[in-house]
Amino acid sequence: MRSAHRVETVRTAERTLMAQLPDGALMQRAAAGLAAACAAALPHIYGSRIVLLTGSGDNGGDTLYAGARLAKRGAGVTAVLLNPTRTHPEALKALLRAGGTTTTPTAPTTPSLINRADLILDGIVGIGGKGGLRPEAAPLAELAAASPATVVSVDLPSGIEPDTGEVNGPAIHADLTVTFGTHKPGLLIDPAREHAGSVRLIDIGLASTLPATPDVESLQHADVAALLPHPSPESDKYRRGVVGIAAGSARYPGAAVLAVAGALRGGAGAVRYVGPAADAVLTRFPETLVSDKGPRKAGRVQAWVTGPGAGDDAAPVAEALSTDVPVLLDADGLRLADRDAVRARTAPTLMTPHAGEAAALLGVSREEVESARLTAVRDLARGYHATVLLKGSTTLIATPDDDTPVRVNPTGTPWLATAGSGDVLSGLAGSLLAAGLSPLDAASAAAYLHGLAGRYAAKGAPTIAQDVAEAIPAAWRDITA
Ligand SMILES: NC(=O)C1=CN([C@@H]2O[C@H](COP(=O)(O)OP(=O)(O)OC[C@H]3O[C@@H](n4cnc5c(N)ncnc54)[C@H](O)[C@@H]3O)[C@@H](O)[C@H]2O)[C@@H](O)CC1
Ligand SMILES: Nc1ncnc2c1ncn2[C@@H]1O[C@H](COP(=O)(O)OP(=O)(O)O)[C@@H](O)[C@H]1O
Ligand SMILES: [K+]
Repeated sequence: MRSAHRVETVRTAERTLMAQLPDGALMQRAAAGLAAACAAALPHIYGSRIVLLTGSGDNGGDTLYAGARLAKRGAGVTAVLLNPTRTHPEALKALLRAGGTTTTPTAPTTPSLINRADLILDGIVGIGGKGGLRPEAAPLAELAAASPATVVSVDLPSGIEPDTGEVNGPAIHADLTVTFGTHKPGLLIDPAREHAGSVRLIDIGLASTLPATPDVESLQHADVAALLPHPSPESDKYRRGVVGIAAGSARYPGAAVLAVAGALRGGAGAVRYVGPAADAVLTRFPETLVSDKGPRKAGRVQAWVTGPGAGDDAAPVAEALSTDVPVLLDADGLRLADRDAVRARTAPTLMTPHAGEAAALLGVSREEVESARLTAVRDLARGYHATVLLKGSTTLIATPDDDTPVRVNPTGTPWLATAGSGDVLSGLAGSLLAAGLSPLDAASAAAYLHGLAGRYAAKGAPTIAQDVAEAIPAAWRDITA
């Protein structure tokens, strides 16, 4: 499990830990880890040209101490001081003692210094930052972006919002971010995640004082393996779970086929289909149990998936919602569902909107959702009393309970942005719901498998939704191997 904590939580944990340690010990741990990561990013340290973009807080302090360590090993280190009179005094002394030099952002030589650097450390601002980079710092981000140097951000890319992943103005684009103690939510959530490059966590001993429950978490293979259902010797198809798919329409039969394709590979023992696309479903998947009744009368089902390709037919959506089993609402179903009916359900509901659908439900623009995903997913979960999986470049899953960490899916590929791949995901997640997983676990395991299957299907080239569904077993095998 990869965990991320909000700034306020990090600060409290740091205060507690600092009280147990000699002065400056934490900063030295951070600087040592940072210097080692920088050394690993360079072909050689001796003779390398390193530029430190240095703000006036402790983030600048970490950067100067790391610079001092690298200068002692023979690198040529220059600190560009954003605020020379308010720079961390001891860290600055350490750099100067090690042979480093300083300059200012407006010095005529600064652009060429940055352009000729091998490595740029971004120590402008860390968890103390709010809003995009200030006007005096913004030009440094532009110079760093234009330089061929490797850019390493200290703790986080300066200018991003650490708690939300929002980017409200100019911000550094890093190749590598070296973060301390715990991940910050913004390092995992787009658009900020995209600014962070690869992320390396340095242990500074903070785990001992951080709360056990993070604000945001990201499952890894072993976590997902522990969630996926395994048939026991006693299993039969009903015990493994039957997932019902009430989807598709005469106009969009393909959505039903693709949802069934995902569901058949999701671990349920059987897939039941109701709706106008039965012929198309059976032709492609003779394994499907087809019923000509609605969801309430179709036979035993442990979870319903409704909405993909539903068009304008609200009846099956309403009927599925009126059952007392978990319901996954996707695509047209999100629009057709009555909010009060969703809120009134006693069995769980899982909603799986993409940003456009989420925007319509929230009455905001798509851009607003994409720029503030964490807020959007939490607002929807609270507003509908449902678990919500918000799809897109960062897929997030939130429950209505604010104290449950939001999950960020770490797998996936932009090649998944292909028609019908969301239908595969809804079938897959519905199948896991039917197998007995909670909505949070079903959604996160499904997103994880789907993202991995997307990568396997694409292998760097365009793929189609059917291929994603077909790659699910390979992803499942790899996760559980
Ligand atoms: N507190 C601790 O125990 C530790 C803190 N560490 C470092 O300390 C950092 C936090 O230090 P601080 O609390 O001093 O805060 P920061 O250094 O993150 O930021 C504060 C400074 O940045 C300036 N600033 C704020 N917003 C800005 C913006 N949008 N554009 C440009 N400048 C801006 C402020 O004027 C202020 O001087 C962490 O990110 C981490 O790098 C590490 O040394 C590990 C230990
Ligand atoms: N830029 C992206 N990076 C990674 N995954 C993406 C990206 N864009 C979309 N996806 C994924 O692709 C799938 C598309 O689903 P959706 O938008 O519902 O498509 P459809 O309705 O055509 O099935 C989702 O799983 C989503 O998370
Ligand atoms: K930084």
